[in-house]
Amino acid sequence: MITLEGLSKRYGDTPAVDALDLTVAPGRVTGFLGPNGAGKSTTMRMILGLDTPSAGAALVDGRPYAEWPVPLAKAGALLDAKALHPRRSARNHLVAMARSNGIGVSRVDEVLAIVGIDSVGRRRAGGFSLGMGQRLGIAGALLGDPEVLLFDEPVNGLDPDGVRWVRRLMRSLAAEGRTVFVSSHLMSEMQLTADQLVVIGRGRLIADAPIADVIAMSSRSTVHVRVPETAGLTALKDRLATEADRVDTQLDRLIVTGVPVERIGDLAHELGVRLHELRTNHASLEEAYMELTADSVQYGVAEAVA
Ligand SMILES: Nc1ncnc2c1ncn2[C@@H]1O[C@H](COP(=O)(O)OP(=O)(O)OP(=O)(O)O)[C@@H](O)[C@H]1O
Repeated sequence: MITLEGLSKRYGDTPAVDALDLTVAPGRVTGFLGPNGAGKSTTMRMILGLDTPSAGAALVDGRPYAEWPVPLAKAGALLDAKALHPRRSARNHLVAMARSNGIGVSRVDEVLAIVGIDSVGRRRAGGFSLGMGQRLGIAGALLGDPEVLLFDEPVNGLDPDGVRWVRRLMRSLAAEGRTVFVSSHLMSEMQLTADQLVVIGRGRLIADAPIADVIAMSSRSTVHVRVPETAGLTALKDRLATEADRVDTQLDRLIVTGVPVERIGDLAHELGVRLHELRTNHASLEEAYMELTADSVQYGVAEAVA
C-alpha cells in the first residue's frame, strides 16, 4: 500500500505537488493521470525517496521507502528507462542493482526471462531500442519481487505486442495482490488496464475513484430512451426535466444527462410509458478525463473549431 499524507513539493514559488492525500490500495491497478506538468513524476519520485517533500509524507506500507531494510523487495519502479550505464550489459546492470539489495544473482536471469530480453542480456544496454530499454526497466522493477510497483509511462516506445504484454503483466501483478501504480497519457490503454483512477492537475487531487465511476460521472455519459408514442415521450420528458441536468429530443428518442438508467426505467414504469429502447451511452475515458482536467491544463492549445 502507498499512503500520501499532505504530500507537497515546491520548486521555488511553484507548487509541483500540492497537499496530496491519497491511499493506493493493493490488489488492483491504479492509473495515475494528469496533464503535462501535473506532478505525477514528482509524486512518484517522492514515494521512492528520490525527492524530498517540502511538506507531508509519502509512505510505503507505513514507512518511508528508504527506511525499509531491502527497499527493492518492498517497492520496485520504472521511472526513467534511460537512467542506466550505457556501456554496461543489461544483465550486469541488474546484477549491480541486485547486489546493492542483497538479492541473489539467479533472480536476474529470472526477471530477464520474464520481460523477454534474456537472449540479449549480455548486450550493452546503451544500444537498446526504446522498447527493449522499457523492458529492462520493468525487469529492474520486478527484481526484488516487490509488493508495490510504480511505473511511469511503461508502454512508452513499445510496439502493440509489447503494449499488450505490459497490460497483462500489470493485471497479473495486481491479481497476485500487489499494489500497482501506473502513470500514462494513453487513455485507451488505461481504460483497459486500470481498476482505479487517480487524476491530478497542477499538483492537486482532482479525482480518486473506480474507473467505471469516473466514466459514469462524466456529462458525456447519457441515457438514450426510445418512446414510440408522442404522448408518452412528452410525459416522460416533462418528468425527467425536474431531475436531469439535460434532456434532448431526437425524433422518438430522449437523450438524458445526469439521471441513472435505473431511475429512468422506474419513472417510465410509474408513468405507464411504453419504451422501445433504454440504454446507457458511456463516455470514453478520454472524454471523462478531458472534462475533469479542463481547468488544469497548463500547456494546452486552443482546440480548432471544426
Ligand atoms: N527539478 C525540478 N526543478 C524545477 N521544477 C521542476 C523540477 N521537476 C519538476 N518540476 C516542475 O514541477 C511540475 C511537475 O512536474 P512533473 O514532471 O512531476 O509533472 P508530470 O505530471 O510528471 O508531467 P509529464 O506528464 O509532462 O511527465 C512541473 O511544473 C515541472 O516543471
